[in-house]
Amino acid sequence: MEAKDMFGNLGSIIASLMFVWAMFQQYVPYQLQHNIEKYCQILVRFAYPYIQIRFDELTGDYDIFRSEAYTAIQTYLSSRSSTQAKMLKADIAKNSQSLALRMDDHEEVADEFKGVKLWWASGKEVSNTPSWWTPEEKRYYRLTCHKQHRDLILGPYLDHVLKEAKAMEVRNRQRKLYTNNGTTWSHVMLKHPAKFQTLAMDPEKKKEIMDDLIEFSKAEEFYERVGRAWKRGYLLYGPPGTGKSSMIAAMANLLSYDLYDLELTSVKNNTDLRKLLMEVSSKSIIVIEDIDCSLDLTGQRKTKKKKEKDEEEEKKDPKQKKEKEEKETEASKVTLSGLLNFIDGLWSACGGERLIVFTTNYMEKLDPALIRSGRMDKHIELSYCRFEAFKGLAKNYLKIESHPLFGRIRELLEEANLSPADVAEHLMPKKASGDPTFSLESLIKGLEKAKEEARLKAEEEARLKAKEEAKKIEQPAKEEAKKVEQPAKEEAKHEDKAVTENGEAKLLDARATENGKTSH
Ligand SMILES: Nc1ncnc2c1ncn2[C@@H]1O[C@H](COP(=O)(O)OP(=O)(O)OP(=O)(O)O)[C@@H](O)[C@H]1O
Repeated sequence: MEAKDMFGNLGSIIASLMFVWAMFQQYVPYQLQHNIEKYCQILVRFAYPYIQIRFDELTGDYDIFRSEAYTAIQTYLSSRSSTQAKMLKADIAKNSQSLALRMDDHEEVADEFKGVKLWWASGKEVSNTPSWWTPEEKRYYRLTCHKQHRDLILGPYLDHVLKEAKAMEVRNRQRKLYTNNGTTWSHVMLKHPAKFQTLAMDPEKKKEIMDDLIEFSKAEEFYERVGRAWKRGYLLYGPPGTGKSSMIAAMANLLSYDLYDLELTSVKNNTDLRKLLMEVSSKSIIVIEDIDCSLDLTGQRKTKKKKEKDEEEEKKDPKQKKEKEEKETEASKVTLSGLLNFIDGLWSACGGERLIVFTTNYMEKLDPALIRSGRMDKHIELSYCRFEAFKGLAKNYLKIESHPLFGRIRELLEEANLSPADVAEHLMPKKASGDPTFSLESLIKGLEKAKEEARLKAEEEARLKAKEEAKKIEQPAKEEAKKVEQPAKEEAKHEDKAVTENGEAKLLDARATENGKTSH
């Protein structure tokens, strides 16, 4: 049959159907029409092997709220839409950094879950009763799947859609850096470029930390099972410029967490500290930098000596003692117990997954209660730059993995203590940029200088120590000599006195004799 004849036949069939439909509508009574339609639908539904679920964009009694389920499905379908749908809609994403794509109305995309195929279609209908508070067009998504998979789709699949959408939102969201002014948090967008890949440190240690973080972020079920709050404490310690702050930014970038930089000195008391904690969202890192300087936390626990001294002072002058105490309380408003409560009290369990990170340059200054396991679970030492860390910096800064000067640098790095920040400074692009030799020579000079300074310092320290030792030896000898000298002096003094007294008595006798002679 030719195409021309085929179209001719199709045309006459359609014309006949339309004629029958027009007759049906015109001559069949309305009630009967309605019943026929109803039973036809039931018949079709009975024979139709699929189920459909519709998710409307607007919900609520007056259709004024945007449905969370609709938004989640839109997010979930965005990646599938971009690869499957023919008609797409594009808009700027919430983070204003990328384009968000979604399928246009009346498009369909397929999905698969545990081997079961299903289809999502987007649609819209025009409202019959438009009002000023509802839009004229109402959008929806329709999910279609086979009847036999009803339980799988209504349960695990829809859970999976919501979870995946949430995870996608977290991945795509613009992360924030919060800081507190008293009891309120304010934020800016977090745009720190530090990543674990750019962090110069021992590769094995780096991997261990990254694995630990990733494991933590996936361990919701574990924490639930063992009955622990889903949080983990990290203590980063080491000299200045060794990358403590950079590591915190890298942690936030790795896990896509928000950062809460807590300024303890501006918190009035423990109640305010708790209030701040309650406002921290899930998937976040709470940071207290330089914890040893933030507060006199060690001073909160009195040592035995201090206690005795305080009691003595109180006996002497109770009023002055009280004034002194008041002053101390004013200066260190948040107490150690308040901070411990902040880390692992009941309140700390509210709000979901969180990391708490402390940094310090002086680990030994911290109260052991603050850093015990369970509070600070992982202690990470960031130290001076050694050769493995240097190689990472050279790769990042100079794009080289080997160089004839590496041998000398390796030797010097074992002998001199230079922080990664100092090493990086030598590797920064300079006038002679493009020539790594220039930067490496500059580093060698820096290392030699540091080595020389360390040598001089060690010598000076040794000299002072020797002086101190000599003093220690001299002191008892002097005291001993003093002990021997003292009685001898006393004796001499005594003798002198006796001689003088004897002389004076003789003189008096002579005068008396003289006087006697004269009177006669
Ligand atoms: N391990 C490192 N890897 C790469 N860069 C580093 C490293 N350590 C320091 N730097 C560089 O040095 C600069 C200062 O580092 P950072 O502020 O992270 O050090 P810090 O240990 O937090 O110092 P401080 O104790 O003084 O706060 C950063 O800009 C970073 O680029």
